[in-house]
Amino acid sequence: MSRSYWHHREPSTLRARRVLRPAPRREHQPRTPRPKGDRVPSYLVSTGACTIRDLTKSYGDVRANDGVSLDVHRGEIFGLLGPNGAGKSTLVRQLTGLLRPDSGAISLLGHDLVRHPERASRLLGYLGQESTALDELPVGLAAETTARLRGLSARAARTERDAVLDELGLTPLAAKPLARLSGGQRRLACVAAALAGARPVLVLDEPTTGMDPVARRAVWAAVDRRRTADGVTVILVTHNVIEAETVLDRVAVMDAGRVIACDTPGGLKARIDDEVRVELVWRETAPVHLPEVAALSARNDGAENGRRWTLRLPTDEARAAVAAVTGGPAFDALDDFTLTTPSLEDVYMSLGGRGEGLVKA
Ligand SMILES: Nc1ncnc2c1ncn2[C@@H]1O[C@H](COP(=O)(O)OP(=O)(O)OP(=O)(O)O)[C@@H](O)[C@H]1O
Repeated sequence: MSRSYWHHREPSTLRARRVLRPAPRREHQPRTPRPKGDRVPSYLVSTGACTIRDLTKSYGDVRANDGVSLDVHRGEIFGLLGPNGAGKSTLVRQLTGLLRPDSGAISLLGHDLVRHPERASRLLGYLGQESTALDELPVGLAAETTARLRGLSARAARTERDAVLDELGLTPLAAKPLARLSGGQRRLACVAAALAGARPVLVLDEPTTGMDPVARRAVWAAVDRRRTADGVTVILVTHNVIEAETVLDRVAVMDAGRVIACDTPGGLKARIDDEVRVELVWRETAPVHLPEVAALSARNDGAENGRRWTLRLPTDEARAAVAAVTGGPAFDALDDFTLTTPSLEDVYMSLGGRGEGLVKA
């Protein structure tokens, strides 16, 4: 038998002292439970929060995850960005122990989650895409119950409930069942429940879907506070490139079940920093009978007969394109144009992504 931390017997004097004077409770600190029993394979031993190697999951012919490998560092906000169907939720469902991989390895804070998926619930707080389980509960009780389930005393859970509701601006809705809230309010209440009770890792699958800007800002501030104050690691699924650029420390770009790039948002954008995005909005259809417009048509990411054209061009070509459409007869057909520096969506496109489903709002 291995001499693990948990199997080590305490000297009897130490045990007696603890009975007389219990150790102070540290319920608000995210704790890192130690691995029990089996050791993780040596290739998964890492000082990071989460190590994923060659993860594969298929549904029939669909390879939802196709050899995914990632390293998430402790205390970072790590994002999974990709369009609908890229495999992001499949990946986090395996990470949360809800779905068994076909092959591959996952280590979370030193625990082998493929062999012991049941340990995930002790290590992380998870907000899935659908949270109907809480629908009948009032907002306050949903947060309090989650905190209790995560081991807080009744009193500490009530304190935690009040704090998280206040933090997210939900106090006036505390007594309302989730089923009677608007979509954005319900999502916010689910975030409150996911944050209640400390966990060293948070896995949030599109947490801000349907929320207004005020609620979104409250969520990001609450997440960032936990990272900064408690060193919580956050794994965040999004297909919103603007949120990804403003919130994430590092991001894995996913497409068709694979990770096609992983870096900081700035590092990813630097790969294409000689490019500029040109958006042309035509009054009706584009005047492709004009040679200067026809020449640009081949570089358009959108439909030729659509009103909105998007072109990703080297800086000098972008300048020439704008001069061509604003300096000649094409100008009469032009409603608007913009020149912008590249976004993560441009990175995604330049990496060969299919460009469907990324959100820019
Ligand atoms: N339970 C399932 N049964 C069959 N196919 C599934 C199932 N879950 C996911 N898939 C398929 O696996 C692929 C990846 O789906 P997944 O939900 O992981 O993508 P996603 O990146 O999270 O998309 P979204 O942004 O829409 O949530 C898709 O082609 C999807 O249709």
